[in-house]
Amino acid sequence: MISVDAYRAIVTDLIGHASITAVPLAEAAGLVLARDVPAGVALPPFDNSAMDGYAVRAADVAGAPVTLPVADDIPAGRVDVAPLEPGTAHRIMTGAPLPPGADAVVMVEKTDGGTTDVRIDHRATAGDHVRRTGEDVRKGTVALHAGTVLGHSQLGLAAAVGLAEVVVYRPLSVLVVSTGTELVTAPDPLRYGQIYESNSVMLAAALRGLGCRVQVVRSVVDDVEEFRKIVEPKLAESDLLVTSGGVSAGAYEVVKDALTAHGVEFRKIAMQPGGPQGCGRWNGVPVVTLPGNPVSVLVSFEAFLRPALLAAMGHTALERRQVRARLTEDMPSPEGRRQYRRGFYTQADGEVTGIVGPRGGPGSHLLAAFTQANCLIVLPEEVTSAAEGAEVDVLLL
Ligand SMILES: Nc1nc2c(c(=O)[nH]1)N[C@H]1C(S)=C(S)[C@@H](COP(=O)(O)OP(=O)(O)OC[C@H]3O[C@@H](n4cnc5c(N)ncnc54)[C@H](O)[C@@H]3O)O[C@H]1N2
Ligand code: MOO
Repeated sequence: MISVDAYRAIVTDLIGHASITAVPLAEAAGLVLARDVPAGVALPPFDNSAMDGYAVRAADVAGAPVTLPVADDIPAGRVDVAPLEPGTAHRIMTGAPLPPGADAVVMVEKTDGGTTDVRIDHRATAGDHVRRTGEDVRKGTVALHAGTVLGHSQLGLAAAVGLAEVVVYRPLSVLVVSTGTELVTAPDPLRYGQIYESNSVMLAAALRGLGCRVQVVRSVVDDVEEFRKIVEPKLAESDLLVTSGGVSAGAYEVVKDALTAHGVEFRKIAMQPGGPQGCGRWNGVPVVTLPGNPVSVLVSFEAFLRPALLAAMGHTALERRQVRARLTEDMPSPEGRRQYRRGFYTQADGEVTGIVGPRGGPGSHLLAAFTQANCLIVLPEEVTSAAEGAEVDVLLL
């Protein structure tokens, strides 16, 4: 058996690093910037009005109430803005360029709203309701740094400084294959001895959540020739193959039987669930073979695939947030294995340490309990039982 940490390093090394590529902003959500984004324009690009109202010289309204002739009308988008002559006002809309000569904007609510003459009821101070060039981003500075994860605000900023594309770590293309002759996909009816396939649905969603592109083969029967015939041709277009099922000690371990002689090594990891694992290269393509039990799939994803894929796609935050919490009940744990139990963590207002209790038993078929969990409780290899009230490590999902 090898440790969770050693195997995680093996998988991380195997998956390696994605190349970099330019993608349109619409395809970049969740990806990581590989190059700085320079601000080719200032934000705002020009002095402009923050309000619908009147552009004035503050000095002209110092004796408010005053009435000024309205010399021009400036909607947003107007580019031929005439200078403001002293003693006049321009009607101006939010986002429209401040005319040269004006130094303040008076909101329309503080006037009579006139279009030929306007009565201004309140005095203004220079700078009122004026948004200055570059006060958000100065031209020529770095708007977004390499390594930034592109969420919606970051993509908005990239668009605002005039980019159509960003250079990112390429999203990895992952081929997900579920194996098992017992697997059926809805809406086919379920006969005795069969189960509905669920692993590929979970894996695809989890991988897409990291930014991967995913291709899925929902079920391959436990037949080595059939497995190779279906999966091998799809390898060429994949950066990674992830399988589920067929890796343990039985007589029909299709993944193990198909790939043992083709560069994939199968071993036991000192963890529960997720003990039986395999990884290596098939035709040069990285392969990670997960055990078939649904909870084993999810825990393996957390322990190995998630950090390795995040690292490959340029992320530096690879870990789930880890906190300490007190157990609400006694929990046994297998000797020599790191156990991951599904749990529910809460932290009362003002408390430093939260509490955590298990959701469901340790069985790796108990998927429903996972859906009610918000964390994994981690019981280290040397622990065989943790008592109620003991502090344990918790990974927040
Ligand atoms: N003699 C031993 N038997 C088993 C061992 C062992 O060490 N010695 N390990 C057990 C552990 S732990 C696990 S985990 C499983 C892993 O087995 P496999 O990877 O070969 O997985 P399968 O046998 O194909 O499936 C296990 C279980 O999961 C169900 N399954 C499989 N694929 C799916 C899917 N896509 N969607 C939903 N459910 C799926 C399958 O029907 C089985 O019930 O081996 C233990 N046995
Ligand atoms: O190690 Mo297997 O993954 O429970 O249940």
